[in-house]
Amino acid sequence: MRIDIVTIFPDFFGVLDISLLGKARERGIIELGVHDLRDFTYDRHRTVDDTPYGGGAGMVMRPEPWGEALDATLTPETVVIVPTPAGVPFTQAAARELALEKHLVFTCGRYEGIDQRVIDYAASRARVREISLGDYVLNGGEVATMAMIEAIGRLVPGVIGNPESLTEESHEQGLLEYPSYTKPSTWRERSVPDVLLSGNHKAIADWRHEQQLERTRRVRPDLLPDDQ
Ligand SMILES: NC(=S)c1ccno1
Repeated sequence: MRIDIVTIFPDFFGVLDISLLGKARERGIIELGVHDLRDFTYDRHRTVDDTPYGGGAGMVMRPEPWGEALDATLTPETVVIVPTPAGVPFTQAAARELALEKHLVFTCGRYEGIDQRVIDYAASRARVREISLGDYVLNGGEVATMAMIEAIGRLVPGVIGNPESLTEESHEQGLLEYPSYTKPSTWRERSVPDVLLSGNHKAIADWRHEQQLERTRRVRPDLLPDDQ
C-alpha cells in the first residue's frame, strides 16, 4: 500500500517513521509520502487560504494549491480520504476495507476547511471518502489522519506479525474486547479470574465471550445485535 498525506504541517507526521508503521515501511509493505501544501503555491508568502465567499468568520483553503497537490498524487487506484466533522463516522469495518486498497491520499484541511470544489474535483478523478473520527471539531485534519493511518496501517496484510491477534480486539466481531490479565496472578490483593488459570480452553473461551457481551451491554449497548 502507498499512503500520501497533503498538509501544511508535514513535520507533524515524523512520528510515522517509528513503531509498527516505521517497521512496515522498512519492510516495504507500506510506502509513505508527506507533501507540504505550500510547495504547491507560487506567491512570496506561499499563501494557502483566503476569505470565504458569502462572508463569515475564518478563512478557507484555496483550491489552486490543492489542485496541484492532487495532480501530483492521484492515480486511478487512489482513494482520497478527507477528515472532516461533516463526514461518515470512521469504524473498524472502514479501516478493514481501506487496509485492502492500493493507494490512499489524505487531505488535511485547516482553517474553515477546503474549498468545496477541490473535493468535487477529486471525486471526478478518484473515489473520495469524507470521514469523521467523531462528533467534535479539531483544528485540522492531521490528528484524525494520524489516527486513521494507525487504525488502517495495522490491518494491512503483513504488518502485524500474528494476524490472529487482530480477531479478538474491540469491534472486530462487533463486540468490545474481554478484559486481559498477565502475571502475577495476584496483585495488590486483586486476583486473576480462576477460569483463566484453569487450563480449560472451552471454559476460558465461553468466559471471554460472556465478558465481551457484558462489557458491550454496559458500555456500548448500541453495538449489540438485536438478539443479545
Ligand atoms: N472530527 C474530525 S475527523 C475533524 C476533522 C477536523 N475537525 O474535526
